[in-house]
Amino acid sequence: MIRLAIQKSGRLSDDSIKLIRECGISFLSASSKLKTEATNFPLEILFLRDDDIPGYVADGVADIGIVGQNVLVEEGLQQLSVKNLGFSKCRLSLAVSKGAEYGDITSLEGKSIATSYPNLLQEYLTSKGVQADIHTISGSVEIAPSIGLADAVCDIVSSGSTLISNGLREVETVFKSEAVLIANQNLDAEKNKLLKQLLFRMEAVQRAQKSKYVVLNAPNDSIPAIKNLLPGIKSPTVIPLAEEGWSSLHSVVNEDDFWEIIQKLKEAGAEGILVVPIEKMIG
Ligand SMILES: Nc1ncnc2c1ncn2[C@@H]1O[C@H](COP(=O)(O)OP(=O)(O)OP(=O)(O)O)[C@@H](O)[C@H]1O
Ligand SMILES: O=P(O)(O)OC[C@H]1O[C@H](OP(=O)(O)OP(=O)(O)O)[C@H](O)[C@@H]1O
Ligand SMILES: [Mg+2]
Repeated sequence: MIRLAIQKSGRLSDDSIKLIRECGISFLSASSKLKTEATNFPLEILFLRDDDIPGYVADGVADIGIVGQNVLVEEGLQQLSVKNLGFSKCRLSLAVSKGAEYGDITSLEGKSIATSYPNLLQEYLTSKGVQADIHTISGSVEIAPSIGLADAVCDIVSSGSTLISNGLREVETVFKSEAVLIANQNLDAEKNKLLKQLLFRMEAVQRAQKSKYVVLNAPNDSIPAIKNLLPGIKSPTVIPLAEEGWSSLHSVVNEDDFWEIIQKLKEAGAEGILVVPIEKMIG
């Protein structure tokens, strides 16, 4: 049995649960239950405050966990990181009051800055040669300038709407973050095997999310041009249609190149293009 720690309730919770389920792992989750066992994989899930997850994994209370890089690096435990998961993307930024004068980072020399991330902030200020007075608070950081607690804040930003609602202006990016899978560094052979199985499934899920299955019809003389546009996993599948001189081509395209490829396919003579999501993709 391998023990996984995820956030109980917050910005990491839904996507962490979704990823585990997409790996084909089933479990019951009730909001009041802080520990559950999967029904079809030797996995126990602990639901915790995100700040506690790196420490629990480092100590071996949990074997693996899902946490934001911001929390992991703040706690000095980046060596536990195993895999970037691509969700809960955000940044740790410095912000000042909307009307405050700000030229560059040296404007914060001697000022007070409220944050929940004193280590990341100190490291950034040191790298810029700036000295400031760091006030560590555990939440509602964005309120600090308006109540006279600090001149600036250093907090998590995603859309930026929390900063705007609190009359603040983002001025520097201190750290970029996303969710990561972390693991204890002394897992026994059995747990290591389970971790490898989980990683294999996560990679299949991630690969599938980045790809689309494309089915199209084309006249046979367009096939060479279309083949060049659709490299697929090996090469596209070509199936003759009932209509003489026409074929159906099946392939996989990368999400990033998707619209550009679809445009070129049409220009090359493709018709009736179907684009289908892929659930799992094993290399
Ligand atoms: N607005 C956001 N958009 C995307 N990701 C975010 C956002 N805010 C935070 N995150 C990421 O999600 C993590 C958890 O954020 P959340 O706000 O739920 O934490 P919290 O309030 O400290 O939760 P907990 O109660 O578990 O301590 C953060 O450490 C960060 O990595
Ligand atoms: O740039 P935005 O999209 O507005 O997101 C940023 C906000 O999101 C997080 O808080 P959250 O809403 O998770 O609440 P919390 O303070 O209770 O953690 C973070 O602490 C910011 O306050
Ligand atoms: Mg927290």
